[in-house]
Amino acid sequence: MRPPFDPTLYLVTDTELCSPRPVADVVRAAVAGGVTAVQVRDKHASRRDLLALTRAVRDALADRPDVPVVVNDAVDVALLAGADGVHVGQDDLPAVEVRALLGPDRLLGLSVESADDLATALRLPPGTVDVVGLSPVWATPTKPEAGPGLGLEAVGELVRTAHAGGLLAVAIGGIDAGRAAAAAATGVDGVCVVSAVCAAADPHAAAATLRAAISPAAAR
Ligand SMILES: Cc1ncc(COP(=O)(O)OP(=O)(O)O)c(N)n1
Ligand SMILES: Cc1nc(C(=O)O)sc1CCOP(=O)(O)O
Ligand SMILES: [Mg+2]
Repeated sequence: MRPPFDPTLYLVTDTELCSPRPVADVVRAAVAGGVTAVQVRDKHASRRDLLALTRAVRDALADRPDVPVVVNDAVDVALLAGADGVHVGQDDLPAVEVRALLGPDRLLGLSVESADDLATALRLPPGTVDVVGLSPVWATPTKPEAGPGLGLEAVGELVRTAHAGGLLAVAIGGIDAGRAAAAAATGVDGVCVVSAVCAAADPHAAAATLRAAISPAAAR
């Protein structure tokens, strides 16, 4: 059985943006502020360092088993660290093969950058993918190569199609406190942020502000 997954406010980490603070400290503060899921992402780390980083994040959240820890790209690291899942993109290992390695009890996220990507994801065997990351909503300096944004209308369309196919959908790219409500209004199950939390002077406050923007009633 998959672990519970509430992606309402999904933090994707960036080691450089967190620096000089340890990523695990930023994650812990952000979770206390309202982050509901965490993805450990470090495009510059060796596999060995990514494993250590993932273990440090898991340890920091030992008292928060309700907050799943997902590893970006690296299924081997996810398994070794006992993480709750892995997120892969269109250029990473194929989702079906990642699912075969992960087994049935971990979460698998897949990036979707177009209607064609989503159509392909929906043709995968049921249970392969749990959540699609619709990306990018807006162009973002955090990942310039992600290119121009899909826009809110296109994201809304993709969300409806994903839901009709039984998949959760989250949105990523350019989401900050000022844009979080608009992104959430597309109907996504959650919004993902990198710089809005990792680069914030106060990650706890940043997460609380984002959470209030996404789900004002729940935050009160
Ligand atoms: C939730 C979520 N959605 C999309 C992405 C982007 O993944 P990918 O396309 O593999 O790009 P990298 O993150 O590996 O640079 C994501 N990480 N998380
Ligand atoms: C990790 C990632 N993936 C993207 C994609 O479009 O595939 S955009 C992105 C980074 C999002 O950072 P920020 O919240 O700082 O804009
Ligand atoms: Mg990737």
